[in-house]
Amino acid sequence: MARFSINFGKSLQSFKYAFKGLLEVFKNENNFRFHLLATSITVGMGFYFSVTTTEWLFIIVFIGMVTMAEVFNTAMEKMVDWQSPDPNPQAGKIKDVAAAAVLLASGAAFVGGILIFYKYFMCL
Ligand SMILES: Nc1ncnc2c1ncn2[C@@H]1O[C@H](COP(=O)(O)OP(=O)(O)OP(=O)(O)O)[C@@H](O)[C@H]1O
Repeated sequence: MARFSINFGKSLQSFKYAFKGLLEVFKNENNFRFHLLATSITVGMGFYFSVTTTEWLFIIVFIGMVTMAEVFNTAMEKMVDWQSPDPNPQAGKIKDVAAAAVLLASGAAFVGGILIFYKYFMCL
């Protein structure tokens, strides 16, 4: 019979690698830092206007969606730069498509943010 177990030490090690990756993106990706700035402003506005729990949930999902897309985009860029350091049309297309994912996530978050904060700004 198969025996299953959880190796917590290994899981902790994986967390360390993931945070290393996050630090790498933060240090080297201007766009990621821009998204963090936008995140800080949005969270600040959330507290300032005391948005509802449902609105916080949406804000958290939007932030997760955009930062995750940005991190995947960075991973894709690094993979392309590694595999195709010289200009190549296919490499360019891969980067453009990965960047489109960030655009879509950011666009949805932007529109969602307007829908959430619009009424609060109208009451100022
Ligand atoms: N190896 C390549 N071959 C062909 N076109 C490329 C290649 N690398 C980049 N490009 C083109 O240049 C664009 C910008 O690439 P780059 O890697 O500078 O992205 P970026 O978003 O500016 O990255 P960074 O976040 O590192 O500033 C790509 O979207 C692609 O159109």
